[in-house]
Amino acid sequence: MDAKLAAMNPSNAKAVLLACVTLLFSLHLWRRLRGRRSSSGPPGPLAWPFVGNAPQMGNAPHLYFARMAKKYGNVFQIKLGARTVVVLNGDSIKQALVKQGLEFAGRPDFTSFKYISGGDSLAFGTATDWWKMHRRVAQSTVRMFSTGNARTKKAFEHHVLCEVKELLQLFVHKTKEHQYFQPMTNLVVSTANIMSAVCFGKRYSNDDEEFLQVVGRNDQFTKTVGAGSIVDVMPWLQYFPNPIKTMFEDFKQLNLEFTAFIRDKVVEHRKMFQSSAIGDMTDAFIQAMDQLRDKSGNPSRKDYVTPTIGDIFGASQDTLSTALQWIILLLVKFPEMQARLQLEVDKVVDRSRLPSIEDQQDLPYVMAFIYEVMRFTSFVPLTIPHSTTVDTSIMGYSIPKNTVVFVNQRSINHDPALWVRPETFDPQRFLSQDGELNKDLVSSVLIFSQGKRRCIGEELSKLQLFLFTTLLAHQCHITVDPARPVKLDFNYGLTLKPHAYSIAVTLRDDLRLLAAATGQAVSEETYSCCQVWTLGVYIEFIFIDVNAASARETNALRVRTCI
Ligand code: HEM
Repeated sequence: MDAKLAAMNPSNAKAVLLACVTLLFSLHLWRRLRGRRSSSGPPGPLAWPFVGNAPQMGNAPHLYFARMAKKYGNVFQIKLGARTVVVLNGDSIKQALVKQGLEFAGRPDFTSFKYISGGDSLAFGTATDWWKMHRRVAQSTVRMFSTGNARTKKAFEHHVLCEVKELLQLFVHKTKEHQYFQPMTNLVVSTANIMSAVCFGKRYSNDDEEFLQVVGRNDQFTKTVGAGSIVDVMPWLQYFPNPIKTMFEDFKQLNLEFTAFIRDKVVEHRKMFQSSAIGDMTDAFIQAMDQLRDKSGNPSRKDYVTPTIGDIFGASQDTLSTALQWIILLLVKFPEMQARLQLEVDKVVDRSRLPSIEDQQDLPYVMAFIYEVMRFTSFVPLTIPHSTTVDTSIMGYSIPKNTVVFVNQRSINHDPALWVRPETFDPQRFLSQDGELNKDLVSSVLIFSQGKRRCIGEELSKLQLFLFTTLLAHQCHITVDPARPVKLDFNYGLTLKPHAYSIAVTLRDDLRLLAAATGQAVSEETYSCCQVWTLGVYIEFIFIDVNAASARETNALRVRTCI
């Protein structure tokens, strides 16, 4: 046989190889078609052996999904490696996430998810009774350190003011030095600093190496955990040298470093912890999680403070800084809209004071602009991947337990049945003829997801984006480098990141109002305003009865700080 093969001339060998490949492919097609006829699963495009539909997704899976939804309908399935993935679009999203919430609330057992917060992540872990409890504690803690009541809102506003002041000083300095500069990293540090003040009572300077190392690698993180990440569906790629393996090694390393950073903060907080003086979100979590542990009667139960704080710090700084990057990009792309924002803010606020939370209802154009940024860019195009927790069905299609489910938020935001000219950036679409914000229409924008896994930072995010945008419009003017006009291109991941762009920032007056509002004694490392903020903070926790099977809320634990 060997001798026969050796004797075969090269063109015959090629023909044999081609025949084998054709045979294998036909076999695969036949099995696929037979499988499809015998199941009542959703329709979908034909998949290649081994890789499935991965190569067809290209650099923008959400746009590929939009094309497939046109062809196969709002529920279709693809193959990624050996995994079957159901993709939900349009009206099937509400049906699955809200009406059949628990059935679609799981997370897949993806390789990458196991490395986030040492596998104990609230956001990337699947739906269990413990997840439900941690989620409730996290939700109420976030609320009570941001939008919970008038006092916490003011405290949060103060953090934003402090950070906008620092940022504008830096931007003006950079403009003087370089004329045009790239603001992306500064926006990440600035957003991370707001959350750092809330979570740890501490801020970092823009060139703090350790902080930059921790928060400056969002791109790597979101690329790996976004829907359609290759290593999750073809885990065998980890086992031999290739670019995906290298990227995954970096991902593991950045998660280790991130967790170590958060763990250090939690250890410091535990050393100083006093239940009578809850100073920041970490203190509050230590209190709440310890209560849960004591109630469970298992003193050696894992400490979930680090993963939960890590989730909140990580989820907020990546998403919010991406939102700000898009807001500034669109402000300079459409200077006439920036001028209209400034006009509205000047009219309502005037030049003698700073904009504040109370102005929100009188600034409909600002809100319309922010909602249009979220709708148009859909910068979280798909949610974190979901999975089914039981055998179920959706829109008449059967979906087995543990099926991976991608939720295409962008399909709602660009649905021509919902939006006039969805591909045009037009904040005016949210305003009535009398200039009022159309509340029904803004609630149609889908970027924080829905149902059991809905983002817990939605209210905080809207407040922060409102304050940031209004303060920028009131305090400065932003222009783009004419040599490099901005484009709307992006890098795909859990969040869509705009490509780098350069801007110049000039103050409209001076920083006197911001300096007065934040107090001149703001030091580099610690906010004096953080201390003012903790005075009299009143936190209301939902205290969960861990013994009750339904994890129902049984009591309210009230923590009053009395510094
Ligand atoms: C503009 C800003 C933000 C956007 C667009 C956003 C969007 C999202 C989305 C789409 C999800 C996934 C939901 C799903 O899988 O169905 C999510 C989950 C989550 N977000 Fe946000 N988010 C933002 C800001 C924040 C902030 C500020 C926080 C924290 C304070 C936060 C904390 C979380 C957490 C903990 C989860 C996991 C929830 C779970 O799995 O149960 N997010 N977010």
